[in-house]
Amino acid sequence: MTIILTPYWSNGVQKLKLIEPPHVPKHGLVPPVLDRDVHAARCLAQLRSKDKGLEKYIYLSQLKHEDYAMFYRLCLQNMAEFTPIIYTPTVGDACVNFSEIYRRPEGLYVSIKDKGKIGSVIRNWPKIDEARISVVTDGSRILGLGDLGVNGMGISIGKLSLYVAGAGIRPESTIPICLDLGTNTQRYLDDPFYLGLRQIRVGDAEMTAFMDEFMEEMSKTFPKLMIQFEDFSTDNAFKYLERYRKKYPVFNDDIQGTGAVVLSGFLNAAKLSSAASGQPLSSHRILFFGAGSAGVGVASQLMSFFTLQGLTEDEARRRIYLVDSQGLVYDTRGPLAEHKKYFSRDDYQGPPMKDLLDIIAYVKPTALLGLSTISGAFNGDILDAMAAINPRPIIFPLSNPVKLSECSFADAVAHTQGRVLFASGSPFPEQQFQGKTLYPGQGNNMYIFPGLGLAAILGRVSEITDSMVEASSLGLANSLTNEERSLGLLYPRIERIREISAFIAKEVIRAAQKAGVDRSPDLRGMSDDELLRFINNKMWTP
Ligand SMILES: O=C([O-])CC(=O)C(=O)O
Ligand SMILES: [Mg+2]
Repeated sequence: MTIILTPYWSNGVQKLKLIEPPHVPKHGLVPPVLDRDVHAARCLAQLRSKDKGLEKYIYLSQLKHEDYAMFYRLCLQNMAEFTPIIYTPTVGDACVNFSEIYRRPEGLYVSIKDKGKIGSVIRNWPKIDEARISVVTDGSRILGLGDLGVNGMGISIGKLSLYVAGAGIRPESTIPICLDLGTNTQRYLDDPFYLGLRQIRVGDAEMTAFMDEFMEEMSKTFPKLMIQFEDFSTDNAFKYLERYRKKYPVFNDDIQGTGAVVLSGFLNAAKLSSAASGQPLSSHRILFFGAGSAGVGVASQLMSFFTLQGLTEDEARRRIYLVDSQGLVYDTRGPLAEHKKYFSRDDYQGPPMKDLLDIIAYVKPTALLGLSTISGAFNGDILDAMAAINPRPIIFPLSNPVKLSECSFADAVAHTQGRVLFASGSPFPEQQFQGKTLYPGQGNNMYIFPGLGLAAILGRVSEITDSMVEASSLGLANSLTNEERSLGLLYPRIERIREISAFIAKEVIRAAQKAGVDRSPDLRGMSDDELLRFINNKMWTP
């Protein structure tokens, strides 16, 4: 049963009534002929009649609220059509416009004004015992769209819809959370519709004291809960992951989820690229354009691509080059942000190398990965340069949403004569090239987090280790069917998300058992087949 909270107003303040819908509608209160399958077709037709992404998003939010089983049933049957609406890219529009399109409360808001009594606020959540997974954002860096304040609630809601659809987590086990610590976006501070506090973001010390209280109260109130941190600004994403990851079951989707999904696609791309060039897998050189939380998170995860080929940690680190807004990142350039230091080059002395074409000529990368949120940064010249030095260049423009992608799939195909090995963060349409259909990969963390979260819940893990994240990545890379491989796909078809999530969850539970962080001893004695069956049986189906 879903939780229906119906708003009403009392003395100018919005209050909520908890309503459990009746199981059997009384005679006469529904139309004489209302067939469920026909109604599914009707809902789909209503959705398709809308021509704007945001209108479709609003329709589906309404449907989820009124008939969540229908919403998830349609979602699972039409994954490729639904995910760009309820998730990247349209969820980005929904967040930017959240205060305008707001209709009814969903999720939990905890604000800096609640400091000192956060426990009493989160205990207002109506289904405390059922809670298993929460996505928490502070709205400070939503996708590549910047500081959206409490409008960031839309991303927590969207990610959790994919947990339900993609991994069969029960809807009532999910808690979308947005922390309101202010916003530095003046447009929102001036907007009469904005739903958050009218104040700029609090300072570091105040935020950390707030976060410590929040995490402590969350773990006391919800002892079985796993937390996914989402879209915190770069420094805070690293800071709070490190601060809490040994203490509570938490992971950061932008650092670890993105890292894992890109490693997975890279494993499959590198094999195809090496087959064409005749060069060993260990000789790939990866150039990162963008060195924020996602960029460095992905770079760290890609280290294991090289260590899996037998390189030492230091050798692996040297296969990776970072480019930030100042150009190539190297030791003698000047002071560097902490998270960039590990990959900073000691074999380049300067002068500063700013131009991406110059950097490509110097590094001769086999792979170019974009996490810059600079739309069009991989222009025709850049793509030509990559095509000139690689039989099958690996080009991953990973910035979200679509409008911030470093290049389109169509451009990448055209400038590499169809030789590109491509994955983007947001969806692009397939392309026809010389009578062949070429398919873009979508290297989005939506392939990883549902299975990883499901494993954390079923394994009742005390923490989420690096080895569990790596297992999710290898699990995804190994989940392609022969048919998918023969089409040159780097990722499996999204329609198989449940099967993929179950497979990933099995691999992650095994990694948790190896690391000794699982607290479900029953699962230890199961064979792989039994474990997979157990996972499938636990999934909720609409
Ligand atoms: O939400 C997405 O599509 C991927 C993601 O985590 C981000 O871009 O921050
Ligand atoms: Mg994110």
